[in-house]
Amino acid sequence: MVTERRPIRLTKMHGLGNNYLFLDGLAEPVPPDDDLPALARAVSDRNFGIGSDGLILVLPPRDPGARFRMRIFNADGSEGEMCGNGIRCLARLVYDRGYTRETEFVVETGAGPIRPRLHLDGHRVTGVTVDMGVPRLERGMIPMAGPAGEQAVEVPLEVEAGGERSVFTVTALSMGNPHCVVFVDDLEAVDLERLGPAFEHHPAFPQRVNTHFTRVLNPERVRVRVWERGSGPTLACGTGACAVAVAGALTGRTGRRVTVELPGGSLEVEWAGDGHVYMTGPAAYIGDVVYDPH
Ligand SMILES: N[C@@H](CCC[C@H](N)C(=O)O)C(=O)O
Repeated sequence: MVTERRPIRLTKMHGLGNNYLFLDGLAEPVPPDDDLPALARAVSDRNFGIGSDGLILVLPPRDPGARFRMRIFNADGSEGEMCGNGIRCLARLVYDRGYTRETEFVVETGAGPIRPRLHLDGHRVTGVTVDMGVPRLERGMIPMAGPAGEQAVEVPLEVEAGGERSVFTVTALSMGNPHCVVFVDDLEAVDLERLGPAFEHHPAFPQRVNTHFTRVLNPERVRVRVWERGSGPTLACGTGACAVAVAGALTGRTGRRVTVELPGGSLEVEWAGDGHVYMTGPAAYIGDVVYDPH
């Protein structure tokens, strides 16, 4: 139930078609916390709202080391810890609005401090590289343990979908938010609408999960179809692309530098020697809108 009745000014942006409505909390009033899940559901609705994969709030930081704070709500109103495509858009938005002249700054997120770096052509932002931090092999998800208790990089997962049980080999890891990577030979054969929800709500993932069906094209290039927690099929997932790159490298299928092809376009991802994952991609405007359902 949205109790906030004032018109709300929003900016719609996308990273490779993964589209979000941004509420600029540095310039606009921010509705009370309790209203945010319902507001996200309402504005994200493609028929009765504006339509988006979710709502992102740009806020002043609480952490003195950060310049901005980001909160991301999925289309179903659930809050995610991080959004890779969203943070590139946020970085472009705060720069274009003159909130900073820095081209590199820290954004506080639910996944900790994240550092975007803008690429400029004059004053125009042409792309953003984000230090996405250090991946973790488990986080309240499947214990990634092998038969002798050693750290495993892949484990079997039995999934029931549409009355059918199948066993998938998966890598579950956290980029601050939870991901499950499934390597497949035939990406087109994946029934995303059936399998996506079955993975998302699998008991192995108490926080639910973002799932990435991935085909390795060669050690430097993979192709992915995404099912996002709380938003369903999307054209791209930035944190997911990072998870895929890490899973590819850990399982020896790829090198540490990969081009991740998604339905909406490609991201460049590197799992660097410092242990951090760096993601590079675009951030684009769609338009401004006033949400005013009266
Ligand atoms: N699309 C995003 C991820 C958004 C949050 C995700 N659905 C979750 O709940 O963890 C990205 O680009 O990373």
